[in-house]
Amino acid sequence: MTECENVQDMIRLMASKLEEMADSLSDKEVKQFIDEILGARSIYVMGAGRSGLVAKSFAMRLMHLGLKSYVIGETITPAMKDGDTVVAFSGSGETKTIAELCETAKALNGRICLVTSKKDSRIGKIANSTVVIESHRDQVDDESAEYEIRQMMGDHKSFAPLGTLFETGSMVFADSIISAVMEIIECEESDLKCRHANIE
Ligand SMILES: O=C([C@H](O)CO)[C@H](O)[C@H](O)COP(=O)(O)O
Repeated sequence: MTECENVQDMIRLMASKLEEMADSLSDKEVKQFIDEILGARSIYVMGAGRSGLVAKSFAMRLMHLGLKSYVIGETITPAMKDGDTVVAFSGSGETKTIAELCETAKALNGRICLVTSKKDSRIGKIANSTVVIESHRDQVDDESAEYEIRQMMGDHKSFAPLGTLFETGSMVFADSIISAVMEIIECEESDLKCRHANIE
């Protein structure tokens, strides 16, 4: 197998995992998430590491949509007010810094929307709404439960290391939410373009 074929295989494998993720999304959770976004006065996003990068790119598109969005931890992020919305991206739902920030936001009466693979987690327990992004990576070595996944991975033990399935899945989820909101508020690509940074 050439290097290129190997990379093509990884991309196809990821595409199939994304399809599974799409099939497993809950209608109710997605509707709740969109309602929170559309009903929010201001949206504060957060996440650590690669999940934080997904959070930032989501905040950027929310701004392009004309919504008020901020990234928690950035120098110019203003004070959160009673009832403001927080969107946290955390595959594990347990990352200490993010869990503590969510607890602080909750104490300020913020609404916590969690995008995660673990609903029953420290952040999941205090979230007002949760969207579960299925990512089975943790169980890949569990013989009984994940036989099919291991079969599919075959020679590709290097496929999607660490939190990659969650991070790629939540990035695609977040972009799909943006598209869904564009349709609901009848917003076109040209509207987003007007708000895109013009000094870069
Ligand atoms: O950056 C990350 C790591 O490389 C896993 O791929 C994670 O996004 C970071 O550690 C945060 O973890 P979660 O809160 O569990 O998403």
